[in-house]
Amino acid sequence: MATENNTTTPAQEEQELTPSFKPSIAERLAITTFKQINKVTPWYKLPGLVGALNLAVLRIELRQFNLYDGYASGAAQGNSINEPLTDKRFLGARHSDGKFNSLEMPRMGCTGMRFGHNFPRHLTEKPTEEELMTPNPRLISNEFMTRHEFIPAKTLNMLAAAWIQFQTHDWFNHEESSQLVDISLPKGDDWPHKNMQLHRTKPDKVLDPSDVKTPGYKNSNTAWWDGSQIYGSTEAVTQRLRSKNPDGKLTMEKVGRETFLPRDPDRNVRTGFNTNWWVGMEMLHTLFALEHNAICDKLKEAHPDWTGDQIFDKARLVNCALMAKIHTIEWTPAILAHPALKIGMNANWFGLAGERLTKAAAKIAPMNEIIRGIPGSGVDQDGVPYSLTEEFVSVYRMHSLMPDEIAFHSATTGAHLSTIPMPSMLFTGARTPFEPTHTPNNPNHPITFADAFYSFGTANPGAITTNNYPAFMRALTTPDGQTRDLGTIDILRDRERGVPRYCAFRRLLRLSVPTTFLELTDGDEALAARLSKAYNGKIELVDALVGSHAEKVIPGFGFSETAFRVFILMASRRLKSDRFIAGAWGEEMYTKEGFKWVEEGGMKEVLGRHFPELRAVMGDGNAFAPWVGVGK
Ligand code: HEM
Repeated sequence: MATENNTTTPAQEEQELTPSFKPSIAERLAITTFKQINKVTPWYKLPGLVGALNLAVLRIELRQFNLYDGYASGAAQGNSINEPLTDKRFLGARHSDGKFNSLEMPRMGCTGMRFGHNFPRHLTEKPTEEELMTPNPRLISNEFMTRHEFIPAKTLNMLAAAWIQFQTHDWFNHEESSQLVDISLPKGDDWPHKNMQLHRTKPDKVLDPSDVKTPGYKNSNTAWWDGSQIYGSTEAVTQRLRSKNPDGKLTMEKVGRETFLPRDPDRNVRTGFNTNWWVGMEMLHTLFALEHNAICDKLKEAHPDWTGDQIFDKARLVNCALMAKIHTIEWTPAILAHPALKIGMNANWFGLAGERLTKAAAKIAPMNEIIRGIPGSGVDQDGVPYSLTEEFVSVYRMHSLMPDEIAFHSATTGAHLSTIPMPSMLFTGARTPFEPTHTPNNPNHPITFADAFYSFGTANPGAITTNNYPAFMRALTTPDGQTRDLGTIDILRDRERGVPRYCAFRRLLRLSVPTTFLELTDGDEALAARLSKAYNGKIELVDALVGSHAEKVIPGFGFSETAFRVFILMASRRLKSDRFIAGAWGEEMYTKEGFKWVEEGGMKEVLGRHFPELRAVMGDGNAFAPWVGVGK
């Protein structure tokens, strides 16, 4: 970490990046060419297609220099001799523990495997206690996270906010230690308790001497894009979620007019990942559990003799691929609304050949991901075992997306039904909007799922920027009894997990590094002065998240270019590392009906299938951009 106490200099940092593979001559030529071009014009100012190519070339360099395993030895990933695949079912099905996605490295991406890094392990060392507390994370939260007024992200709707949390719950979650850390409260702090004590992240046991300086942290979810938030991250959980159904379906229950996910007696929802639950998670988990069950119906119709396992396995594959497709070609271009990104993300899925020609392109250039898209282009780990990274978790700290309240409107008339503060819709309160008592203005119209989706489709989330965390998240009491300021947490977690601070983070991604606070804020003098004061004039100390919020965003972008660099690399890596996406992509793995389901599906198709009244109100645009609204 490039702190004052650290002996690594910025120049050394750059030199210490070790390439994990050697690009081809053509790739090296393209890298050199775009480097020259980018000295004059950045990728986002180039014409769309050239900009998309520029990004594809940037990605080669990122793959080369910015992938590092969380283990000192590759042995941690297992091998096919000690852990052979004995149950052949999992050749054609996702194993809920994440096992056997790679047959050669069966533990890769599994539940309980460590996070990796985008920077070398010796540059992501655990900080000293002094470094951890400098500057005081609560002070940083008070100064740069407090929302004084709601700043909306006008190009997005609330579905985009719920969607990304829903996806991160598929990808990652850290474990918590019983060890506490005391955060001293700045003078005059309005924290509702006498002191602030937070649990540390639980480190994995030391397997190698280097783990003492750079502890590994385990991912309690599978790192694959396998819908584990819905299906669970162990086989045992999956079995419980579908135990009642011989037909491959997930258990759901009908309450009045609506179908819900089942609840435990203590009102906790039964699903793959139910932490940090709120109405947005209730909606998306329900939607994609319904989608799973609809896929089961389709498969049962085509294969009446199949067992429940056979139907479940293929339905899960199809549902996961559909979610990956929605994320790649719908959610991403909504939050990064730039012509090069639209082309680039479509190309990740369909290749530069485009949707209509992707099949033909696959025949002509089967292994060329740029021409035919990543699905089916061949699995490649770029020389480093697949894992998600601490920096990847860091760039998804998007708590400012959350509003303070949600106004619910009728999906059929547009009439206002009720406005409910967010705290009433958290955890076991997530079903609150659907209870009849919550439409005081319209007692005869309880809010339906369709109304809730319509309301999310037409409302803006918060912008990912300075001073935009909702108040409820800055004193959030979770069902385990802890009260946390997620602003303080977001700063503390990055630091304790060795995520480099803003300047080092950018340097290690070969981005320009500001030398003054004014440069960092692109001329915003007031913000620069506040940053300088909080960080005691030391720009190298600015936290990655705070700097990312403060930098000027690329036109159309919903988050910073700093975060985007990690994103370019990791978004495609999730696809490229996966045997069921980059490898066996086609009717043979997914079935004829299942593959067609993915090819023809998208967010609007899913919404319209389960809530037909939405078809008339979603409009023609991106499902994650604000919908026009009834009668407008
Ligand atoms: C009402 C909505 C939400 C609630 C109640 C919530 C709550 C929490 C809590 C309690 C944590 C754990 C903090 C800790 O480390 O001690 C957390 C972590 C996190 N949240 Fe949220 N959150 C919400 C929305 C979101 C959204 C919209 C995003 C956007 C992607 C997000 C991204 C994250 C990330 C990346 C982490 C770190 C996970 C890890 O450490 O593995 N959250 N959240």
